[in-house]
Amino acid sequence: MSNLKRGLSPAASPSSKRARTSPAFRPKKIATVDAAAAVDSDTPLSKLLKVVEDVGKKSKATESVVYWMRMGDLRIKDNRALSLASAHAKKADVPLVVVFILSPQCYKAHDRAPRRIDFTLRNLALIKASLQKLHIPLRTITEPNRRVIPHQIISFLEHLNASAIYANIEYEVDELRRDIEISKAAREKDIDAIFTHDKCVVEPGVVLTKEKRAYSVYSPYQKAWLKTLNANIPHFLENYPEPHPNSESVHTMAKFGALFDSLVPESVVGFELDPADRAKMEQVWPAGETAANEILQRFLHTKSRSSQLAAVDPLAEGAEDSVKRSRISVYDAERDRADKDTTSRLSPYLAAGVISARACVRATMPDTKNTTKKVDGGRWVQEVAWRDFYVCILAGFPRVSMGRPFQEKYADIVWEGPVLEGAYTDNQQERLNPKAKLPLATAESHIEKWKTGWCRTGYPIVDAGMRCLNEMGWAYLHNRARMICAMFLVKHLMIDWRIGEKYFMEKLIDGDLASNNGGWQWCASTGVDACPYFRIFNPYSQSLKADPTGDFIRHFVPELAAVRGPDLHNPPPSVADKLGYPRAIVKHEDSRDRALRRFKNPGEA
Ligand SMILES: Cc1cc2nc3c(=O)[nH]c(=O)nc-3n(C[C@H](O)[C@H](O)[C@H](O)COP(=O)(O)OP(=O)(O)OC[C@H]3O[C@@H](n4cnc5c(N)ncnc54)[C@H](O)[C@@H]3O)c2cc1C
Repeated sequence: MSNLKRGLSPAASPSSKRARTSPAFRPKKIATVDAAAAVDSDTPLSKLLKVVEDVGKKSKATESVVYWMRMGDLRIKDNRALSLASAHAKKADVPLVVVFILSPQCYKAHDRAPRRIDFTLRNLALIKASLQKLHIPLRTITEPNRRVIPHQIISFLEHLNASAIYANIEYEVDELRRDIEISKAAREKDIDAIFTHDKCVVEPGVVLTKEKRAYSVYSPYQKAWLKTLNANIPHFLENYPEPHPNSESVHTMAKFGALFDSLVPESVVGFELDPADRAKMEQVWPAGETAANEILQRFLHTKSRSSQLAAVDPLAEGAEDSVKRSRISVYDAERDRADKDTTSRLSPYLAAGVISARACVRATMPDTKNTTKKVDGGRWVQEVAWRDFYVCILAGFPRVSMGRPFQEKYADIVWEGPVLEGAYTDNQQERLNPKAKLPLATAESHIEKWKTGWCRTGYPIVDAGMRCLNEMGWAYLHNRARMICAMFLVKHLMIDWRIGEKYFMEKLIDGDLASNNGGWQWCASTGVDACPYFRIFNPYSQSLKADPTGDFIRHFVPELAAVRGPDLHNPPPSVADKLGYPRAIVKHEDSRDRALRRFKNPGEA
């Protein structure tokens, strides 16, 4: 990246050269049972929290305080770590500096969608401009080798003679381990590394069972979550103040002035969008906190519209105000409809932290200052609680992010299709599907063809959903359609849920490991509080409920644009043949029998 060489550059990392020339980076995805159990028994989050227990007690002379912005907290308002860093800098009367590390390897390891990376960069550019007005520099660093990020950060802090670095916690295993390493290295240099919870309304580790474990069933979790929240609203829904401006003189200070020259790149190598797609994404998912807040306000105060079906401007004119028929007021009854904007469509903004989950809950309350008022726990707030729930699962049972099913008894289910060599440990690969083990290149091209097939299954609701994600669509999918597609892939086609999970992450603009893994494991019946394995929906009947007008299917499956009535959801072979639409690739009843057999007898085909 051109900006690597601009302005202040931390000392070159020892192995970054090696990383650039190393062979393709292929992180392994499935841990062994023992490795996963070991991580669950002493979680990286609890280790990090122990390491940082005694920070903030030093009084080192300082020239600056640093806030490390991450992919999940792209905002200035109500940002806990940023707010705390700013207060620290003000008290010490030193400049606040913001740093953002772009890591293509992390993006690859997490299967990030190019559209998600583009969304990140668009938001960062706006943040940089806003911080500039406060005389706060935002320095972006592109680091090709993720292993050296701790070294990069420490040398950056040393260069700025910073006494403290603040960041909001990322709950993924690799990121927690990285932060543990940074905490230890920072301590050796007498620098405080302060990691704060910010992603959830109620952070992991607070809502626990009687046995002091994370809940693995949603209903009791949600009740306890609401009770905990309502018992201390000022704490859980605190609106963290925006950062104080730096003194204007920071621009002329040798160490800091050059930081303002650091540019937010237009793209990250390997995650570029073509210009037309970028323009479309700019329109459909406008960047910035103002846009996020307006989208929230639309959801709270205006009616849903069938014109808002797909890749359109969420803030397009014509929204009609209504108290009784606003989207949130009728959310309980209408949220499963994929044929209009019945839900908030805030997930990309929540996943990227462009808006805080706290702000979303606060907005549902008439007056947060009046502590006698409670969060009502209506259906929409319960969905925000689902998001917290899955973060707690990831933090409390990190095995789920190591390619393991939450319910180990289903680890040996035989899935169909090719197995991507290098994505699994050897014994797991054998167990998944010994006959289908293919050389990497063949498997990858096979999987590519296979994925194309997922848009032509002959089940219109599935094809519409899968097309909604890809180039034709808008990198987003309505929750009910996500469930129908994921269930179809895992139960009807017996696709390994990990392959589906990866595919969604590679496409979604709201891709989030905790929610995506939770959603896939729920559909695959392998997860926490999952759908029972014998609940195998008929996609046709699901289609009638999710898309009663048929507009969703007609939009994404143009082959069927002229079809009306029930044929749209279940085209008879003669209709399909005439319109060039594929016949159903599997029979519901046959697939159902196969899935039941395999779930009853894990390990048998
Ligand atoms: C297979 C599968 C994969 C999924 N992958 C993701 C993902 O990568 N990222 C993601 O943010 N969500 C994911 N979800 C959850 C859900 O589909 C989306 O959050 C939702 O569709 C977003 O639309 P919205 O913002 O209009 O939601 P709304 O209905 O307006 O809900 C408000 C917010 O609550 C949260 N939420 C709602 N439903 C869920 C849920 N079931 N689980 C967790 N949080 C929820 C989201 O943050 C959402 O923005 C997945 C669900 C499934 C079934």
